[in-house]
Amino acid sequence: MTPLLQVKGIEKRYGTRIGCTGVGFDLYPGEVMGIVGESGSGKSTLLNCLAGHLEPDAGQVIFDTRANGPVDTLTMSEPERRMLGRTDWAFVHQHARDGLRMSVSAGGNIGERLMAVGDRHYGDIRDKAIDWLGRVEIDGTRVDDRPTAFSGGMQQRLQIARNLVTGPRLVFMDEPTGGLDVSVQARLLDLLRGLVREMGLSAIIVTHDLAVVRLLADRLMVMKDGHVVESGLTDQVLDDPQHAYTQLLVSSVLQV
Ligand SMILES: Nc1ncnc2c1ncn2[C@@H]1O[C@H](COP(=O)(O)OP(=O)(O)OP(=O)(O)O)[C@@H](O)[C@H]1O
Repeated sequence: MTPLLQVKGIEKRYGTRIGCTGVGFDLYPGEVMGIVGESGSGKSTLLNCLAGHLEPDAGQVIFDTRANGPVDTLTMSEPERRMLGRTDWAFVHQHARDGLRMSVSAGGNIGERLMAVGDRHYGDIRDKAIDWLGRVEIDGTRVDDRPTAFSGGMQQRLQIARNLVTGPRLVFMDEPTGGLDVSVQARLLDLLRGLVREMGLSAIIVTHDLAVVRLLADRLMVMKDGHVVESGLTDQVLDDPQHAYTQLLVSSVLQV
């Protein structure tokens, strides 16, 4: 099977400081990869390099495109990459407001993604938006409300609906449950797990919360000082960590 994503030798420096270096892995269709590590370990830098938000200094991010098979996304033209970002890729930000248009209704937020991929029929778009609100447990009667009228958890669920409505094949998530109350986090995690399974999504999830990867990720990479220090199947890494840093992380000695 061709990997959906092949990441090779990614390196990003900020001046002399290492953001991340020497990162490589394959992600297969339907697989969820978790990236964990303490603050400053390079998780966000790596995710942003993979998603095309940051230009790495070295490496390749090869995506198995529908039209042309595996293509290095870093050498794609800007319009090609933008199209990928609207169709097969999605990005769920930690703060919903970074991924939503706060002045546009909930339905508009979802509909906008549909229109970007060519949907034109107002009735269909509205129906799909209401359907997706339901799938993320937001009452359809709220379709005309703006996200500003939603709670933090609802905003995050709306952001997820907006991202998934176009049926992406790869979803990048940056601390998707960060900054929410613990009870809200648990519900969101459950919802995410259901959607990932149901849609057979491939995802790369950055988090400092081991409970999130335990529940969502098939595989795990542990980062420290910009390097991947350990990787493997999630249960294996968490139940039998080999690297001293992972052992600390798992025993919660580290404040992550
Ligand atoms: N814009 C920037 N300019 C300079 N250095 C940066 C910048 N962004 C990140 N860094 C540095 O790169 C390293 C990795 O940071 P990064 O934000 O990727 O870590 P992280 O694991 O995502 O942390 P957090 O969990 O706190 O978001 C750190 O040493 C950080 O100080």
